[in-house]
Amino acid sequence: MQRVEHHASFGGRQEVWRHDSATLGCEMRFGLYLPPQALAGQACPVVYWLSGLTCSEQNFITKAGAQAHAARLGLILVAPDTSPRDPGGTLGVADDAAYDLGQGAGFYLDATQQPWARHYRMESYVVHELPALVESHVATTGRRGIFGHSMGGHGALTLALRHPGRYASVSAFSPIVAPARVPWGRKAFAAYLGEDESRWAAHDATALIAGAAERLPLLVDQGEADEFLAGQLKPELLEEACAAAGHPLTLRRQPGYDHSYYFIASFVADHLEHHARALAA
Ligand SMILES: N[C@@H](CCC(=O)N[C@@H](CSC=O)C(=O)NCC(=O)O)C(=O)O
Repeated sequence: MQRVEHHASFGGRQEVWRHDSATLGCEMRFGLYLPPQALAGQACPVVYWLSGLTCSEQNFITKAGAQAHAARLGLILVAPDTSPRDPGGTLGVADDAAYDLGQGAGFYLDATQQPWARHYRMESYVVHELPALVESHVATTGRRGIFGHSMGGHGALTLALRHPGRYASVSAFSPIVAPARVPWGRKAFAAYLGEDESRWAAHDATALIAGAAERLPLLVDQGEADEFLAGQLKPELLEEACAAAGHPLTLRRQPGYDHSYYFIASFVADHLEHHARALAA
């Protein structure tokens, strides 16, 4: 593990690390924000951010403006890349010319189909390998939260629902709440999990809610001027699933906001406060 960037930020430090991932079989990078409390040696909770399609570890750390709030709340932030990578083309990491499949579009699951199955194991990476790495490197309280945007919002919701006890808080911006029912998710699931749709429900938040083993309160923000709202995001499906299951959901429809990081930056303080409250408990 090697630090490749470090920048003083709000009394803490924004870092970027590279490491060889055994899970993914390639080099990976992740952003690590250490608040002032962590730099002073205090154990802090960790909140994981999962980015959306086309993103790397850079989008969140350079655009969301989260560091000021993490510094105030004493939260460590970890922002991984969105898929395995193979910039040199020597590792055999599969890819696709489209922006919504392959590198930059890992969908936070472990692929079972060829040519994806060897390297596309983002669920195992985010849930197990990355936290083990972070927690061996920085003093943490052992409590974790997870949030994300769009494809990463899908990742945050499904990983929290699929791994009860692993996360103490969860939230999402403009998540793909029902990937098995919208074009982005159907394309990715067909490629990564195969054409048998009965295997898809295990990675679809709206399908997972009914049988959830714990009822972690969900905070979801959704822009009403989001260009992907009607075609890909469909927050009403999460609302229906949560109502049917009695799962606590705060869904905030924000007039005028689009799908961009301007939207995320506008409400990231509320999300980090949601996580800080749960992670302190
Ligand atoms: N066609 C667009 C789609 C890419 C896009 O909008 N990506 C979003 C996430 S969408 C769902 O996961 C994003 O976060 N982009 C990066 C950013 O910094 O805004 C395209 O290819 O541009």
